[in-house]
Amino acid sequence: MPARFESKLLTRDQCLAAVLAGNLARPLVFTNGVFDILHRGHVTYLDAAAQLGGSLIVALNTDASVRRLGKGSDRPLNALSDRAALIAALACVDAVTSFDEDTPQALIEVLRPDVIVKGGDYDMDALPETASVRSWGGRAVAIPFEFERSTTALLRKVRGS
Ligand SMILES: Nc1ncnc2c1ncn2[C@@H]1O[C@H](COP(=O)(O)OP(=O)(O)OP(=O)(O)O)[C@@H](O)[C@H]1O
Ligand SMILES: O=P(O)(O)O[C@@H]1O[C@H]([C@H](O)CO)[C@@H](O)[C@H](O)[C@@H]1O
Repeated sequence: MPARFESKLLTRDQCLAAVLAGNLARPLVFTNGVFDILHRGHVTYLDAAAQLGGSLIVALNTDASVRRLGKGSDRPLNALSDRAALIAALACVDAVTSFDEDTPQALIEVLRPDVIVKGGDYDMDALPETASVRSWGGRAVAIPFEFERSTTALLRKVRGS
């Protein structure tokens, strides 16, 4: 029997269909990122994001897209399918999809969420996707860090560097 969270893993087209069919409760919250090694900062932030609306979509960078972000030649450590499974297993997440571009802007313009969210390390006013969401009356929210954690710091610890 497949894990129950597998049903949250959606292609871009399936995600759009779910939105258009009203299968994801409004207000629709959207966030994106790499989520290479999941940590407490991530899960706390995702739960807070979910509380901003009726359902939460998380869009993950494909592996090729991560490689272009310059986080390191060995990143991502976890392939998209593994990163997606971990995110989908979280109770606060309703749908997981992916994008292959450098930014989520095109996907956001297709899905037209009510709220876009990033962690407090981002200045939302500086992001191109913020202008998009505001153009249809949505809002962009940065959630302040409650726990100072990062995948990069974890990797440094593991590698003793
Ligand atoms: N400690 C944290 N608390 C809250 N949100 C966080 C934290 N770390 C990252 N985020 C948010 O989680 C999302 C995914 O971030 P990301 O995958 O870059 O995590 P990271 O741990 O900073 O990774 P890396 O060290 O590889 O850059 C982003 O929206 C980011 O703002
Ligand atoms: O996990 P990260 O590094 O926070 O994810 C990136 O976020 C960028 C952000 O949305 C600013 O536009 C995005 O452009 C990038 O593709 C990663 O998802």
